[in-house]
Amino acid sequence: MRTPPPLLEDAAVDAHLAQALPAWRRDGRSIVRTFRTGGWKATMLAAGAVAHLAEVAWHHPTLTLAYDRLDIRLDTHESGGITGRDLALAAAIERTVAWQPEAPLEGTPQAPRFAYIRQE
Ligand SMILES: C[C@H](O)[C@H](O)[C@H]1CNC2=NC(N)=NC(=O)C2=N1
Repeated sequence: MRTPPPLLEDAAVDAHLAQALPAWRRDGRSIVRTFRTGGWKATMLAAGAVAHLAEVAWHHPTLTLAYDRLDIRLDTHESGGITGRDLALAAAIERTVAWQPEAPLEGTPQAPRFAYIRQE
């Protein structure tokens, strides 16, 4: 039986999120992040990207999908709270879903009909 990763203190989690993951917040024994999206198709695409990272990481969030948002909740089941695994996967999710392309990539057109991930 593998040793569950150690729980992080709330203050340490809050400090890390403030410094490295400002769009995330601690909600009790989880960390949470909402991505606003331009519609159901956008939500599903973003959820797919998160699902891929979770399976590769072997660390799985709770996802809530809605027509205009994707809610992500992370905690480490084996430890009963927030561990370094949650922070690490949150960082990978942020790098992927919030990623903004640079030239020569043009990025999603601004026209409303193409609305995908709304950058807060
Ligand atoms: C059964 C157990 O959940 C699994 O072995 C792995 C995979 N994914 C997981 N995901 C999360 N969030 N926490 C875990 O402890 C975990 N453990």
